[in-house]
Amino acid sequence: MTDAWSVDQHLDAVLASVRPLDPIDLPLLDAAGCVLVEDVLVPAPLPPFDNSAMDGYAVRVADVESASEEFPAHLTVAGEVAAGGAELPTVFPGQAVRVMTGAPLPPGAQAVVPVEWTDGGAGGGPATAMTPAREQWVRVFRPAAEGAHVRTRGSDAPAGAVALPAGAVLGPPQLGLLAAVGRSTVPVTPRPRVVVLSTGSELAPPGEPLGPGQIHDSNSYMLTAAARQAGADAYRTAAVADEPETFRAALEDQLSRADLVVTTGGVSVGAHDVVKEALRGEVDFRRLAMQPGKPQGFGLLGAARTPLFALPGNPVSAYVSFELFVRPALRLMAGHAGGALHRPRALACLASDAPLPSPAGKRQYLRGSFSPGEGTVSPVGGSGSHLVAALARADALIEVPEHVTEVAPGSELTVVLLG
Ligand SMILES: Nc1nc2c(c(=O)[nH]1)N[C@H]1C(S)=C(S)[C@@H](COP(=O)(O)OP(=O)(O)OC[C@H]3O[C@@H](n4cnc5c(N)ncnc54)[C@H](O)[C@@H]3O)O[C@H]1N2
Ligand code: MOO
Repeated sequence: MTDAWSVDQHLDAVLASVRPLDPIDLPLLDAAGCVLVEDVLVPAPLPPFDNSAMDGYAVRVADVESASEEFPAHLTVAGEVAAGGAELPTVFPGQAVRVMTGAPLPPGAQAVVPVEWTDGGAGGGPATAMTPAREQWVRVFRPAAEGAHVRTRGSDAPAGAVALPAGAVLGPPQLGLLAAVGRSTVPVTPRPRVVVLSTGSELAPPGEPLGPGQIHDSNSYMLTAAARQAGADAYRTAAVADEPETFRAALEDQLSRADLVVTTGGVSVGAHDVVKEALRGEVDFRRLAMQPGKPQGFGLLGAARTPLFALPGNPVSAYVSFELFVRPALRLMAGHAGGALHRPRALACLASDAPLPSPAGKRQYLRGSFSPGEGTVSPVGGSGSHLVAALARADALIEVPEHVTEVAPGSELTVVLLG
């Protein structure tokens, strides 16, 4: 039997075998979460024209320079501009023009006084809102400096500036910016399409009663959700029985619609290890120096060289394998790079009453509950790779290095933070 691969060797081999998907143009909302493949420039100044930041009056600075509540400036109201207004009355000396937030600044105006700094034309003290009908005159109680409450053309982004650089991840603010500069579609790396296929003659779908020896298929739900959380368009298929022909047919059926395939089960040394049997020669099956997640298969299938991960069937093994190997591969295919491929990590001190044993020569990933405030992590459940209930209570994986055989309470360890 060949030597076991380290976690890092396997991850490196996986990441060296996959590449970002070919870019496509997507409508903005379909591109949410995707990675931009080229710089997007600002085609015209943003905002495109000088406009008012307040509901109030566009004025000339000299007309209000000595205004106070005791000695207000009296201005004639020469017109109104609402947001979207195209006809702009000029503000001549001694005049004011009603302007609403977002309205283009009329010619002649140098500043905007908010309505609260005026009587709103009502003849009393400071107003609280603009009147619906246009008043003849307005009294202004305060001076305004040149440019006050005016958002100048190009003050957010000048024409020709890089709105977003290649590599930017398109979250809500980035999509908002693309829309603001007039883009309706954007070139991105698409979300990988993932098919998740569980194997096991013992598997029954959730919602159906269990027969003798049966268990519900949980892996395909867990991993499809994990793939979606990683940013993929992921679909699960019905679990297939431990028959190589059935498995092969189900796989062929799915391959054309997948950029990446994940299978679970059938990769160990049993008499019915269907995935191993059906894909021998096409997929590398290897043992990793890791617990859980020892048996792993990875290969590039068919003419399209579609990456296939054959993960172990034990639910915790499958999930840990997904987080450590499949997620980074999916993120790379989706155009992410560097640290964005991986889950965030932190250092934490082990909070536990007793020392934790760990297998010699294997990197162990225990399930844990991380307390960022205290900087501690507590083990959740034991090391058994069937402990799916404990997995559901965990929010971190506790990484115990290969050379460590016992972790004393208080020891500092790396934790992988799960989302
Ligand atoms: N003699 C040996 N036996 C085993 C070894 C070994 O080295 N020598 N390795 C063990 C380890 S470690 C793992 S992990 C498992 C991997 O087994 P398989 O990938 O072949 O998976 P199965 O045998 O099909 O299933 C294992 C376990 O998980 C349950 N399972 C499978 N699929 C699902 C699913 N979709 N949902 C929920 N649970 C599932 C299945 O019922 C089994 O209990 O092999 C060990 N054995
Ligand atoms: O390593 Mo298996 O992957 O623990 O249960």
